[in-house]
Amino acid sequence: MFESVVYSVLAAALVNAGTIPLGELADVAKIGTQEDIFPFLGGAGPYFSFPGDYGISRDLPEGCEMKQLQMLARHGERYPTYSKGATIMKTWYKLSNYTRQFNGSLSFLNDDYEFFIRDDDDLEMETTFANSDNVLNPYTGEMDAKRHAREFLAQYGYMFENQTSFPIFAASSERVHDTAQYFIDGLGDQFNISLQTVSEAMSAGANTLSAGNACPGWDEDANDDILDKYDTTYLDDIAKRLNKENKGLNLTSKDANTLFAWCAYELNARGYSDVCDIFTEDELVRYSYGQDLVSFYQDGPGYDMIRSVGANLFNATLKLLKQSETQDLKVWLSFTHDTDILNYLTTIGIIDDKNNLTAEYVPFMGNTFHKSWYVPQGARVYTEKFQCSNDTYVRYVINDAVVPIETCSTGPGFSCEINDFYDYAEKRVAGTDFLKVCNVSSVSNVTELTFYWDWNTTHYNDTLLKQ
Ligand SMILES: Cc1ncc(C[n+]2csc(CCOP(=O)(O)OP(=O)(O)O)c2C)c(N)n1
Repeated sequence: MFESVVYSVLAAALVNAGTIPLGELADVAKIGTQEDIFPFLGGAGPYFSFPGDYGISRDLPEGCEMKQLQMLARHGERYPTYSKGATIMKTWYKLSNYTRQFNGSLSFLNDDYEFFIRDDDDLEMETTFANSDNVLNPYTGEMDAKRHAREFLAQYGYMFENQTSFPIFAASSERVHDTAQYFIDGLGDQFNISLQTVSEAMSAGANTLSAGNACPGWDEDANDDILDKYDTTYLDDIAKRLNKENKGLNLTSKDANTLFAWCAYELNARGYSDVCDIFTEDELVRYSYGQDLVSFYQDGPGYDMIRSVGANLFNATLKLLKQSETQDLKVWLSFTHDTDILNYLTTIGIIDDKNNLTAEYVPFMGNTFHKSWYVPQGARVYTEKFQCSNDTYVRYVINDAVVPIETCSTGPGFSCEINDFYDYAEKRVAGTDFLKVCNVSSVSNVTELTFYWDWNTTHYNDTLLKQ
């Protein structure tokens, strides 16, 4: 409704100014038609709600009172990183130097196509109303964060009745900080919010929202023996198909792989992408599972050190839960990166770790882990602690869906009774050692996460990083 009003207002303004070329009108019709493919883009494309929603009500169960709410969110829709941007530009260079007419699914390149990265300064950054390729793009990171803030108020606004001054925590990556600021703007000016920018430099050690950045012990290639087994002939097939349709075009399977990222980031920047229409549905399934595999074995349960990395933040959230009666603040809001959220969910145990993903084939029945379902751009994980009569419970909400802990969900609203939860959590963190497995002491002497407790005296205001 809001969007359609915005569309008509903007469209009317532009028509009056006489500035809409016909091609742009055609583009407008495409916006919003590609949402079915967001789940197949490995979390690089725009936000969508968790598709594995079991139908459990989001409402606070009858007769209960919310005692504490925590949120860990990812920044919103963004442009590619420097390294991904360079890769996409290589493929664009090949295409833009092709001198003949394009045929088949690349034909859109004949029609005054404008490359979606218009300014290198946009790399690593959120997409915004100001830097978006299309003024009608509904998928900017800025819009996502502002909409999220309004939805958050609709869902949990009652938590702020006696708390209008509070901090919000953001890792010091510029896009993460900017998302937190857009979220704050979206909450409105009835609040007095201090944005605490917590360093995600390696030197931050344990006092960070991004433990992955302080983890020299992490090895990207640790599970390459498994990952290398995944069949990527679908990428060769895409390259062959495009080269056959366009004589003299020498796209490689690496270019084919890059086109999926191009599709995702162009959606974030423009609101639609003709590149997304290059792929068959089956190719999207194969790409998507490839992304699940990488994520599972680099930042999820498939890599044994990850439970320790995620424990840095999970232990802090447990401490906050235990202090809910003595802490003045009832709402704890934090923003960080996708990998850090995956590490955290892995330690919680809400991603299946009994069933290691196979790279031999796509295990349709055995795969509950879809990277994009957990960490799309703008991902948000809430921890709810609520009291019903004399008992207290905890449950998790991931991207708008209640996702119960498999072995502890007999409480109201499929929550976990608090003492059972603390027992469960103790088992999850048993044997973990973030400082040791990450070899943190080689880069920092900070051994404790303290920002949730000392923000009011320390005033975190770290230098923003484009990383
Ligand atoms: C445990 C761990 N340590 C280190 C890394 C290295 N690493 C790769 S990306 C990244 C930060 C997240 O960046 P990006 O993938 O751009 O996520 P986004 O900002 O889009 O959420 C880190 C720390 C990692 N992935 N996991």
